[in-house]
Amino acid sequence: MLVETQEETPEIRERLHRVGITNLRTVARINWKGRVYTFLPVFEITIDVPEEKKGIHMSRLVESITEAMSEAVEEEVMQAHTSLEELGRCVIRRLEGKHPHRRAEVWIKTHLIIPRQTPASGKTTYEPYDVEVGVIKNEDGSFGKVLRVKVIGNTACPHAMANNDGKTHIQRAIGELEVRTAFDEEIALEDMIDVVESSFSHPTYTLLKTIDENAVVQGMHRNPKFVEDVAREIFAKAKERFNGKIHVRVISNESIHKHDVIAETWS
Ligand SMILES: Nc1nc2c(ncn2[C@@H]2O[C@H](COP(=O)(O)OP(=O)(O)OP(=O)(O)O)[C@@H](O)[C@H]2O)c(=O)[nH]1
Ligand SMILES: [Fe+2]
Repeated sequence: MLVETQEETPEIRERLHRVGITNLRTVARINWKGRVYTFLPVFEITIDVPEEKKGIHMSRLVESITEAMSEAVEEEVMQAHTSLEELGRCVIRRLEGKHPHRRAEVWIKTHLIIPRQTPASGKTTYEPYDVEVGVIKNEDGSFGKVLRVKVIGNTACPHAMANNDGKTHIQRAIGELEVRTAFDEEIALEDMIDVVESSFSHPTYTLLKTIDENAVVQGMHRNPKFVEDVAREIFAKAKERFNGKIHVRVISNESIHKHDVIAETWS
């Protein structure tokens, strides 16, 4: 007979808001607008623990993920989930039948690989973007979601350019955009990525032929930006396009310093 230690009363009776599994790597298939993508996401799944319970039954959280995955991995059940957030809610729905809780969260971190065209030669290039989707079940049973994208672009410094006959320092910059919104609000991660990528001095590319590299170098010099300019542009575009609480953070890996510069804002 197994001892259910988790059901005992703990010495210190404190409610815990988030207890569960993190850094769980798995596979998921998403049928996004009719195209099936296979992801290798990292999951975090948590529930709250009441003050009178020593612990939670961790394996049940893992079972909720593995059972939701099996819906979309075995070939015969091709009902792949239609979005990462819908997959997250499906995991929580499964958990509801397995483990009592009042509040639950599922966070899915993965990469989106989006085909793009190089700027001059027009060749196809596959660009990686970090994305994260959080699905939150509130105590009243309502669902919210958090969408996050991280994009690598670049900045050409306008200040150095103005003071050095057009010469300047140029660096990679990372733009992060987060939108916190109602679960049913339709927001595509690709659209969030486009908002960030279009706000740099120029996008970056995996594949660049010489004529493409020339186009990027000329484009950057035509479009010098402070880290503040990039953050403001992302924020203005995101407020315009997405309904929710917006958070923007841009880090520029300055090529003239051993440190970075940052600009951040939120609604
Ligand atoms: N709450 C808690 N569980 C832990 C901790 N460390 C390990 N465990 C987990 O304890 C789990 C086994 O307990 P349960 O999940 O309840 O497994 P079980 O009792 O066989 O399954 P159920 O019948 O569904 O309860 C293992 O999966 C471990 O990961 C911890 O610090 N806290
Ligand atoms: Fe158990």
